[in-house]
Amino acid sequence: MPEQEVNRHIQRIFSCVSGNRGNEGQQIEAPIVTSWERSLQHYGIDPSEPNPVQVLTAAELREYTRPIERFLRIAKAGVQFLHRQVADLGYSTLLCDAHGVTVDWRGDERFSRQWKDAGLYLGAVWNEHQEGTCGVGTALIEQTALTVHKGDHFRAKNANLTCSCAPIIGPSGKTMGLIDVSALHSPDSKESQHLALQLVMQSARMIESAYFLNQYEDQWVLKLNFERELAEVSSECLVAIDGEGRILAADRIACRTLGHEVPGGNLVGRFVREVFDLNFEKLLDVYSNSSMVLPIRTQATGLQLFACLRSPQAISVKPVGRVEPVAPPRRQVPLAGQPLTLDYLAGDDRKLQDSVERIKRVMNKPIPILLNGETGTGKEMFAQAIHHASRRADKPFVAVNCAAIPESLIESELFGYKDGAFTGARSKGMRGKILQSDGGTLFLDEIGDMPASLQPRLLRVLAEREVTPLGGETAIPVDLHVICATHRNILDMVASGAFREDLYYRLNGIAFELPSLRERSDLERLINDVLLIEAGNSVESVVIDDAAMRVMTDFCWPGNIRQLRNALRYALAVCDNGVITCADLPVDITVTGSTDPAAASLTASRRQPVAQLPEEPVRPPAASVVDEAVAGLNAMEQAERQVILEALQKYKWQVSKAVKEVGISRATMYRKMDKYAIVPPNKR
Ligand SMILES: Nc1ncnc2c1ncn2[C@@H]1O[C@H](COP(=O)(O)OP(=O)(O)OP(=O)(O)O)[C@@H](O)[C@H]1O
Repeated sequence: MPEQEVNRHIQRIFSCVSGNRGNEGQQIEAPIVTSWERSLQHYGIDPSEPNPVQVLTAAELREYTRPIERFLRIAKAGVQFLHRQVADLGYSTLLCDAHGVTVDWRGDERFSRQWKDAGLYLGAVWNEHQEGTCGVGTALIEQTALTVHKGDHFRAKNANLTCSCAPIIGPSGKTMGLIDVSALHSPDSKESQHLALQLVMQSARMIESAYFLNQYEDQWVLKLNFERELAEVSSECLVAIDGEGRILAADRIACRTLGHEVPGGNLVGRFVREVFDLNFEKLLDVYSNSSMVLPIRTQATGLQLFACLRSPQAISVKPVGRVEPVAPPRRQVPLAGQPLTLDYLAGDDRKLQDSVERIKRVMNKPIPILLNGETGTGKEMFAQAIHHASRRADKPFVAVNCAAIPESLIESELFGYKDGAFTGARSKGMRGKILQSDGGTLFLDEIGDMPASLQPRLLRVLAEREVTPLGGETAIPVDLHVICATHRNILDMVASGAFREDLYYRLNGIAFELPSLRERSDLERLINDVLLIEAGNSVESVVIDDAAMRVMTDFCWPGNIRQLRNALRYALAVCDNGVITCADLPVDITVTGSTDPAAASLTASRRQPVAQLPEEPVRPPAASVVDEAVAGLNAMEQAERQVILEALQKYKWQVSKAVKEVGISRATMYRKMDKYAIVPPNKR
């Protein structure tokens, strides 16, 4: 800059700071004037001093970058994004840390000498203490996005530059850094930089959001927008929520927009229900049933927003740059007979993993869980895994299959009966399944088969959390957590009147759909896992060859995991040398399921059915076990019949022992057997 211009520049600053702004001074923005005052009076910088900007050595720079590696990794994507947009316009793009040190830089390398001379380069330190008013330093002090254009700069040697900067604020409100675009030459008018500033602000916001999502990837994140149409693609503000529905963090815009909605202005530590017009369970519920955008309002002022919920770890900001491939750890599968864990059950199927994450968030809350899925998809396994993972793990898990118990017995099975409720009833009566599950988990399998006559009673138990056993008058309080399962479409049953709507809503606190094998994206992995379990985890000793694996991944598996497990049990038993081939698979799979040539060639030679290994018993349908002779008995009589029958079966039909168990005389026993059509096997 020629000396004359330098003098004019200095003159302008001095007269402005001394309060003598004149016409031109009126147009200088307030933050610039304040910064000039600081530069002159506070830091005592000489505006004519020509010293270049300090640039750190590589070793010094490393000291600055090491503690902020995560931020740098995430911000780098934002820097690249911004630079792509401005590179052709002659800008360089800088990422600075909270001290004004340039930790990342992009620019046209052909002009690197000029960039370096101007201090627009990696390692350059731009703070007000050293440089006086400058884009980076002033934006960091003022904590706002701004442009320092040409003569706004304090030092005359910087007065050719134009710098538009925006601070990047972390989830805790702390400044993490700043993003800047600077040019060596630009039009005189400051307005020419308006768009550059907007782009910089947008990029800063993008980095803030990416950092927030990364920081809280293990938590629920509520993404809010004022426009419904934009809610899915972008978020105005972000709120991280823990599994209890408590706000853990809110980003800068959320604090600004929602802070005044709560007393004291601090969102952190508040429950969702304190800020919005719905609670966390409702939010999860809506989220689990659809991925739609949810309209919500704030409690205090009724401000309308549109929310999307991101589940924990559903989205994580991918590290940018080279990432060393890491070999996946060998999967640990439970030993046969051991309870399967939720993480194991989630497998590698993204949808199931999301479901498991959501299950983990609600399993310790008084929210009934409904599991929906075809037969054999593992509903009971899931229910057990939820129980074992929950705070109730050391209390009983009690399963009731509503389809397998004769309708007339469900009542006493569930609710129990009081001692002396009927002649010969066991002296202590019987605690029904509901009371047996006190403090633990009650699993109602095939809930769709719950008789209509019992639905109101079950509803009452769920609502009032107390049970009155058959023949009893006093209600007994029960601490109940219910998980239900069904393969039916209960909503259809509600529509047809076969299932009570109010009971449906009581049971369906939150619903999870278990995918069929056909729908699982990790089928091959699952096949190997089930094989591992069946082979007692000795993975080295058995493998499935490619053709057999193709047959199995192509098969439609109507019986789902149960069928897969039986097929693998069979294959393990018949295979040679630890290799399962198509020839080792049960014939129903190779004949009906596959288009694979290896399997097809086999089918001709193996048309006759292959002897199957003992499989899990097929559950009898309810109708097949209901004895017509007892269909007319009332609930009490049904229960009495069951007690007598169980005692006789237990003692292999020795009446003398059974009567002691039941507590009735021999004569009464024969009378009851007659009345209840109980016939010993040797007399049938
Ligand atoms: N992920 C899994 N890995 C290995 N075995 C599994 C898995 N999930 C379920 N199983 C096994 O599959 C069989 C069927 O599981 P489960 O009884 O839980 O299914 P379900 O959906 O409740 O069936 P139904 O509707 O017929 O009652 C069981 O033997 C269970 O041990």
